[in-house]
Amino acid sequence: MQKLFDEVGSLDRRCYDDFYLSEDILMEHAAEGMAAFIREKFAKDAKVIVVTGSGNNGADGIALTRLIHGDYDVSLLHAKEPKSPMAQLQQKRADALGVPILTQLQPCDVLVEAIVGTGFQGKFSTQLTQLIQEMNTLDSYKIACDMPSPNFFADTTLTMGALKKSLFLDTTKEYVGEIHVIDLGISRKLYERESNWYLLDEEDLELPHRKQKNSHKGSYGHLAVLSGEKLGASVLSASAALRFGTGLVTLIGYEKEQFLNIPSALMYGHALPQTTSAIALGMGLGEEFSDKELLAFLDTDLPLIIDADLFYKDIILKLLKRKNIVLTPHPKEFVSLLKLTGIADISVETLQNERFEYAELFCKKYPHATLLLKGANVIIGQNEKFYVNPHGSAKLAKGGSGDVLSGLIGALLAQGFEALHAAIHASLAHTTLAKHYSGADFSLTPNDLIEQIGKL
Ligand SMILES: NC(=O)C1=CN([C@@H]2O[C@H](COP(=O)(O)OP(=O)(O)OC[C@H]3O[C@@H](n4cnc5c(N)ncnc54)[C@H](O)[C@@H]3O)[C@@H](O)[C@H]2O)[C@H](O)CC1
Ligand SMILES: [K+]
Repeated sequence: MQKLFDEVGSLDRRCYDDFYLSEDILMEHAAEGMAAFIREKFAKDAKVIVVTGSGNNGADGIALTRLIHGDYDVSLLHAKEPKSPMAQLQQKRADALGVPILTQLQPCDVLVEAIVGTGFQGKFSTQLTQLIQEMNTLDSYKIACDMPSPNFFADTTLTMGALKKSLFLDTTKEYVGEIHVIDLGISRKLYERESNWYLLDEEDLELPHRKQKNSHKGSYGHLAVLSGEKLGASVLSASAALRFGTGLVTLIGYEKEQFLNIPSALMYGHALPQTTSAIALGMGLGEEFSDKELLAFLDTDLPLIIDADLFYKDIILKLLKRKNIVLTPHPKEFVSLLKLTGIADISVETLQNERFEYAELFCKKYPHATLLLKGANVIIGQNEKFYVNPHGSAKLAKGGSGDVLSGLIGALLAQGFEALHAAIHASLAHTTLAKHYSGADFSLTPNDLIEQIGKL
């Protein structure tokens, strides 16, 4: 698990004020980190172009040219003239060493984008937008310094000091490529401060392995899945739960006929079994149950995983104050939930640009609930603790993937995982399943995901 930060300016200032470091020292390490990456990955004499802006992001880039000039065929291209004091100082140093300056892009092996970083504001001019477009067309290995400038597609982002949350918005996933953190003259552990936002690593996954020798099917929980108009959704969820270790899984519904063709390992019934240890509902629910019937089913303090259709029903408001409840909305469902709860009336686009902020607002109002906000980078939050799972891929963008995720969460709830941990480890399992799927990226189906569970 790695920490995420809204900003790192305060971390820099602490380096200056408390550790007697200087902006020049931090910048030298920033540039040296980029140089080390290039030295490791590219043979000497590779052609490198560093495109720089007017501020300290540009200064990082100019310092980089100084460090590799002489070993690499490196040139500078000023997208904007150096303006900040550090940029001008770095340029003076680069000039003294004779770093070549280009007036236009050329083919190259490595292209470093150091136009803007954390100081970007507003919008790029047409000229800069066109330059970025031209940079994207070059057949080069593309490195973003600290963070990509708008619309620059990086193969790797070398970010300074610590991970910024802005690198993990859904809207940036297309651009950042692989992200590496560069230390700035002290260990990252000492550079970073406390944070309530964390990035989940794949190694953090905990699986419901069975360690107890003397056990029986009742030892591993009993998940009840309320089945609605679209039975397939709850069957996917139930099948995933069974595969993910739940001892017993029962589909709950009225019409006996609809259950005649369900997988034989799944049970069905009209009422919650006595041994139920968690309930999953919402997937394909439709109007199968009246609110009164739903509330009767939910008149327990059992852990709940709530998905899909429930986010459009007022009844959700009665459930939000409960403990051990996991909500798994996708952006459109979360917009509905924000409106139902009176938190905000926003568009999906607004949410997608401010996912962190709205996740925090929701969890502040409902501190007992665990939110799993679906997306390219999943956000999981409970009260004041937040986690980002960046390991998902477009393979999962298919109907039924969410039903499988609900089953994975329900399985861990039924087996006694606390809601936040159930959401974290089910989400990591979900993205790991997709990653390990060996078929074509467009071919993954929910049943493939369920099949993959056995190989975790
Ligand atoms: N701990 C760290 O993260 C460190 C980061 N470093 C580098 O410093 C930059 C931040 O530098 P700063 O000067 O504050 O801002 P930028 O260079 O990112 O950009 C501001 C610069 O760009 C111009 N600008 C802003 N918006 C626009 C726009 N829409 N169009 C055109 N130009 C724009 C503005 O005029 C300024 O001149 C950080 O990203 C790191 O790369 C340190 O080097 C080490 C510590
Ligand atoms: K940049």
